[in-house]
Amino acid sequence: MTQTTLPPTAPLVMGILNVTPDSFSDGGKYTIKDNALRQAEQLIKEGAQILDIGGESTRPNAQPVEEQEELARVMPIIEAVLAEFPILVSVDTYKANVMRAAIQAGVQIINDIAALTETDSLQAVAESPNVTVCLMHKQGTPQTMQINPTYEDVSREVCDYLQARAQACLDAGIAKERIWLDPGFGFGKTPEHNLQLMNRLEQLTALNYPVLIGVSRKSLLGAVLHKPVTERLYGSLALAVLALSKGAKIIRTHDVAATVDIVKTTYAVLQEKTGD
Ligand SMILES: Nc1nc2[nH]c(S[C@@H](C(=O)O)c3ccccc3)nc2c(=O)[nH]1
Repeated sequence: MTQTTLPPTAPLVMGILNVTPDSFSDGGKYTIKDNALRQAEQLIKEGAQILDIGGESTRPNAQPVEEQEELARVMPIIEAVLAEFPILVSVDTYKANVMRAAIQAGVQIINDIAALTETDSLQAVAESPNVTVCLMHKQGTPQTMQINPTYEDVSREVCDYLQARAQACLDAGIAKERIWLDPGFGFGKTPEHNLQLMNRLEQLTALNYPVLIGVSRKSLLGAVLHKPVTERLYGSLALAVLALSKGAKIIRTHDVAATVDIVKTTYAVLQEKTGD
């Protein structure tokens, strides 16, 4: 099993593979699994270094999915992708037993929007000798988080929360090299909170863990650009460049090919080398 410690070089691009009924509704032409594998192949061809596979939408007001249903959605795809492609796989879940099954199948990364606060999830990751975990900040749940998000100082509070969650992992025997942090753009934040989090991202990268950011096509861009989800690529890339310039190391995105190019370009400038 490969240890997913970050190379001391270029940031990574994490392609999003949502395996939810509404994400592959092509009128039933192909099965969800066929469509998901076709999408996985496309994201890999575009240059993704990680595929983030999720079976439950965590958008605001998304409905929770039962554990067995989530397993039925994600496990066949996780197993097929790991068997077929030489790529790192993360599972986007907050459920301990989904984590255990995914780790058993060979995923290298757990992407947990709940930062291992749900029942038994910290133990599920601590049981593994080398799986990496991304700890994300959210305020409330997808059903409640956008009702009235409130902070004294959102950047300080997000950093303090993530530092405490990282410490809980260290105390459970999870090595520092296995821990990534993520401010959770759009998870219980107003547009202004998101802008402040981005503008002060150095506060989070200063904690000296790899920082993952997920801003792709999010409502922050809707608030700034007044454009629909399908027209937020340029805004998503602008935020990714900003995050990279502030030290972010993993970019979670729907638009892999474009993001690969801005990662390469931004990194070349930061390193003052073309990268050849
Ligand atoms: N680590 C990590 N995992 C994630 N999963 C998602 S779901 C996302 C969507 O793309 O639907 C979404 C869109 C809009 C609001 C909430 C969630 N966002 C992240 C993130 O920002 N960080």
